[in-house]
Amino acid sequence: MNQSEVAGDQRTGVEVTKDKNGVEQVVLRSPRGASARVSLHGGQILSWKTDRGEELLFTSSKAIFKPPTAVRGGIPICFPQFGNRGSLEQHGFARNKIWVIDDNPPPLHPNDSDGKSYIDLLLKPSQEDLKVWPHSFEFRLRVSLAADGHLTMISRIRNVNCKPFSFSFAYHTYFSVSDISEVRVEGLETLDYLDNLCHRERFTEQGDALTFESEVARVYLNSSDIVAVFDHEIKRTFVIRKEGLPDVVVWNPWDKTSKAMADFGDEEYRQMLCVDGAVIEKPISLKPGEEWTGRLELSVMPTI
Ligand SMILES: O=P(O)(O)OC[C@H]1O[C@@H](O)[C@H](O)[C@@H](O)[C@@H]1O
Repeated sequence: MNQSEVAGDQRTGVEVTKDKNGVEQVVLRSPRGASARVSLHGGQILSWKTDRGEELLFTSSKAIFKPPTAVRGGIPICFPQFGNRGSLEQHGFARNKIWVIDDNPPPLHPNDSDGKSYIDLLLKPSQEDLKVWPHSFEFRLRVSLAADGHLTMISRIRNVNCKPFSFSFAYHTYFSVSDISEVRVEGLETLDYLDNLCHRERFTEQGDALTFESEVARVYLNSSDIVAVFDHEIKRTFVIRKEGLPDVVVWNPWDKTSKAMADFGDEEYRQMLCVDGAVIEKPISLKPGEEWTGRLELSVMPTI
């Protein structure tokens, strides 16, 4: 099945396949050879590759791909809860659900489509979801890959209920890095953060860029809309541009916590760093009929 059959149009660079568990996956390809793979399990990006075929996202060698388990790696979507800040399962239920391809989404700006390979996914609550979170919503996710390999995710969450609700959200992005001790994050200096390792106590980051020598699980508050992850060893920089996502999660489990995770290799913490565009400290509230948009654009470039 190709995109023409899915959406009834002539878009190229979009292919729908099935994995060995029968879950549909959408492969996006740019004309220059970059690619991305999105699973309908969780609406999760599983892979993002450069035009030279280099994988830019980390996925654990022990990841479990069978729904409803969340996949350890890629970009899981945390919704309607981040972490355990609420009564729902960790990071909310969206990442464990099977999404559908949305053939007829409400239009986005032409810049979000022109010259890009893209797919629109949709999640609506099941009867089971409504029992644990009694709010009717429509969550539309556009994933697009530009000719230059930039990957963009646009989430639109609409309240289709007759009463307000609020939620938190994160694009839980597992970047692939050469060696965590060679990584530096810029754009979070001087910000306040909540430290998940200290009962969410509030601290202020000092002036320097972030480097890593132990476990980190922080939510930086009210960051600017650009954050950069420098990988010195291979001279590669990830640039994260975000809109509607004031907070930034930074997570690396380091050695001890890694050993406690069944779907994560003991030494794999060296090859990954999660840096998420998120809304956590001040959840989004939507009145009936209102919609929220959160946008994340990822690009990669050689470090100069
Ligand atoms: O193991 P999960 O549910 O995918 O979450 C991964 C991690 O996500 C981080 O953001 C949290 O701070 C950690 O506490 C958590 O372990």
